[in-house]
Amino acid sequence: MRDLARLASGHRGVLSLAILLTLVASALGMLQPLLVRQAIDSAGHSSLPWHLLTGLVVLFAAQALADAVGLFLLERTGEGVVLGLRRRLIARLLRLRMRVYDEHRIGDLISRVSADTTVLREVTTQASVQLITGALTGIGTVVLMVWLDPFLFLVVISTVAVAAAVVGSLLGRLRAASERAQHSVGAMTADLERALGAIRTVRASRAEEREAQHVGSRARAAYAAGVQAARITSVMSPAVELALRGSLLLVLLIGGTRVARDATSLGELTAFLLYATYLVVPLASVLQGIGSVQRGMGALQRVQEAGALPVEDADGRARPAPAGNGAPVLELRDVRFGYGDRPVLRGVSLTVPPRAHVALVGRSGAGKSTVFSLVERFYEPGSGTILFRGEDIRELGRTDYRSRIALVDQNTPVLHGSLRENLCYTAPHAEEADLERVVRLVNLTELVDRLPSGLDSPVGERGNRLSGGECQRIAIARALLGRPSLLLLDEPTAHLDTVNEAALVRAIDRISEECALLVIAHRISTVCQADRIVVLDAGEVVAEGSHETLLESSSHYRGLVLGELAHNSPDNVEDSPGTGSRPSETGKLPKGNFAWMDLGPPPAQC
Ligand SMILES: Nc1ncnc2c1ncn2[C@@H]1O[C@H](COP(=O)(O)OP(=O)(O)OP(=O)(O)O)[C@@H](O)[C@H]1O
Repeated sequence: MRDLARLASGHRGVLSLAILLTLVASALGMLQPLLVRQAIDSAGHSSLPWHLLTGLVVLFAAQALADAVGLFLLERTGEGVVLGLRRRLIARLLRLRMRVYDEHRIGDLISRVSADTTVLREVTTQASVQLITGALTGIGTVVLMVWLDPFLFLVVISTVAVAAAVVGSLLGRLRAASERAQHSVGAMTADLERALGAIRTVRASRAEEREAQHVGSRARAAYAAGVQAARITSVMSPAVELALRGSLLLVLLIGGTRVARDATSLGELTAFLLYATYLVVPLASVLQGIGSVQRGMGALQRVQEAGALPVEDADGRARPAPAGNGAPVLELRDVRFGYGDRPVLRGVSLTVPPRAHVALVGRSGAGKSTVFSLVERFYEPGSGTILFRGEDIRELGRTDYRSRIALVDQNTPVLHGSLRENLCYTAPHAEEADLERVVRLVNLTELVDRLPSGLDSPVGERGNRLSGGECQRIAIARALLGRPSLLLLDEPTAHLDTVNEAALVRAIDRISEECALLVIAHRISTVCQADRIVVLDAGEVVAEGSHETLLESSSHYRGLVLGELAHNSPDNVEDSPGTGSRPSETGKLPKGNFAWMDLGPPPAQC
């Protein structure tokens, strides 16, 4: 109840008014049996007591009005509570620490904002008000019943106690079933999100049926838990009804006998009977409320779990990121990091001077993307320091710092919306001229001219109306529009044909005139362009220098160039990467672009 009260804390005023109105309605209802008793008892001695009957009609009308207004206020407050909860959760889910996304399923988090809050809507207002007003009016009715006939009250209360015992014994199971149902709905959403998010793979793998079965099994689990909850509720309700009807029968039997023996008046018995029936409503309210609260507890727990997930620290009084001051744009000093126990970066140091173009190369899994994640402050290093323009990035405001660097991931997504919205995502207020500049820079002019509505054409869900290469270039243009001091570019490996590759090389050349570049390079053409190449292996920098120097000095680099960077088939490369043997020593040369690497000094141009 305390947690529920906290949820509704911003709505206390309206909620109190709603409770007050419901109580007023109940009080007006409680007055009615007293008037009825008086009317019946006085009807025996005189003509029809019209004033009492008029009073009854007024009481009915006033009760209906108070009930209606109270109910509307409750419903509105319920919507308000859910709105506040959803907004808080949404804001939180978008700010969680990166590790949390690694550990949780996105669909399940979505389900907590949608399905769980909807369940809570019922609990927060209706159930809690049902409990409060039910309990208060119940107490009022009980007092009046005891005052009218203590003996008959004892008869009623003992049957009610039986019903309460039945309800009490079932509550734990009801709660467990509702928790299971909510978890299953979460798992179902997560699995559906997985399948729809990879619908092309699902189709190509002919896995529609398997996925339908799998997601369907989650739906069936939710159904089973829901049916279990329904079974429990369906035992609870008749138990309550039986007890209440039984108590009414007993009251009629005992009370009727006493009226026949003149031990009590007909008016007294009628009033008591009316109170007994009136007790049914608040009692049913209380029991229903307890049931709803139990059903809502599963949802509340899931919402609270999501609300307690750790978020990135707020910027607070952190310093703004420094502007150009001659210091290197980026510097990593002996940075160590692991996602779990296994170290992924083992003392990485590297420097990116202003306007420099640094390429990061290494085998798959060497830790290149991890370096980017640390620079973006998605994760914090275990030890070591990352400096931006000479200042420790931990001391800079995250938002401000991130506005100075731009990240283009291999799988940087294009978002649902128009081309313009996508391009302006990093810099929503960019000028039209700037937009045109970056469109030209990344060779997107032809695409914009071809699309029916130009920049305002929709790109489809995750950019599925565009080619992979176009999505990549949109991502680069988007990053550049923010005029970053440093661009982190994970070079696309698969999406570029030779024409686009050449365009990207030219674009990178132009970009490096605007800002510093740290590129995870997979293509020899972009590696050659770099002022400096940092070779990463198993989380360590094993070599550093220009392309020419590294070809001479680093067998690891030569292996990379021949093997992974060239994407040659193993048939073309007998020299396995990292063995140190020169291509010339193998007697067999890689074909195509790399024939020049065979003998003699490296050429001036790649
Ligand atoms: N979120 C994560 N949680 C746990 N381990 C991770 C995570 N991301 C990466 N790893 C592991 O860390 C290591 C380095 O990964 P990273 O993505 O940095 O390599 P990479 O050099 O960029 O590889 P590639 O060129 O294939 O993209 C890998 O062994 C990978 O399995």
